[in-house]
Amino acid sequence: MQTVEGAIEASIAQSAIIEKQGQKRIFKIIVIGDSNVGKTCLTFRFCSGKFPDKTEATIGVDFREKVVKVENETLKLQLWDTAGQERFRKSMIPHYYRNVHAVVFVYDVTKTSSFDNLTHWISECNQHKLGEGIPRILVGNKCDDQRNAVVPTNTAQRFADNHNMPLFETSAKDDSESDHVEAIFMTLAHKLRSSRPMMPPTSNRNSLNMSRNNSQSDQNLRCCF
Ligand SMILES: Nc1nc2c(ncn2[C@@H]2O[C@H](COP(=O)(O)OP(=O)(O)OP(=O)(O)O)[C@@H](O)[C@H]2O)c(=O)[nH]1
Ligand SMILES: [Mg+2]
Repeated sequence: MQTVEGAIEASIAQSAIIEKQGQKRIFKIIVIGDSNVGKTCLTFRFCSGKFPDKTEATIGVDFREKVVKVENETLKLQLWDTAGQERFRKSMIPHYYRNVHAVVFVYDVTKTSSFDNLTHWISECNQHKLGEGIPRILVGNKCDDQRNAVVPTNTAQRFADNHNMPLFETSAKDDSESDHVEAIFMTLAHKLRSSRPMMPPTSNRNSLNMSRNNSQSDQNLRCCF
């Protein structure tokens, strides 16, 4: 397995080429929330257009990338699919929040505790002093499971309003919601396009160990530690 350091160096080198050629700006988007809310499935749906056949708890972080076009500009969205389980994320937390350009908070509409815990996720985010202008959005996932839905939309909307975030309720699983998942991330891409330039300084990018995970697609990178 290639070391994380080797992979990040390759990634930095590649980014430098991109920067030199002036082809694309790169945006780092972190996806956070309780374990099992569907962060991996949502990012997989957006990047691959499918619901994954099976998922396991994320360890550390999985990287997914998608190149999108926004008003004639080609952007690269680098999604950091973080681990919800404390034991799988603890040592990674500083890496998650370094040079972040946008944050996606996810809860499960069928699990009240995942909604209640949003205050914890927001406070962790605030502790890392992200800039004021960093876009944040709230996503309620698993809307296909209406029978078990327990978080009312109006409660979630009030919470989102209080935290100055737009709320989206969707489903990573339901194929008919695929366009909606795409639209959610594209909304973010539009916001990011009009914000600051997006090349993380290399000095902050060299302490992570990454290796390419060939098991899913070559758009995916996994971080080991
Ligand atoms: N019904 C339904 N199930 C979903 C949906 N999205 C994910 N799931 C299921 O929820 C479980 C957890 O999904 P993951 O995407 O692995 O959850 P996660 O948030 O990445 O979890 P961690 O990696 O542990 O933080 C899996 O069994 C998925 O099949 C959805 O939209 N609807
Ligand atoms: Mg996951």
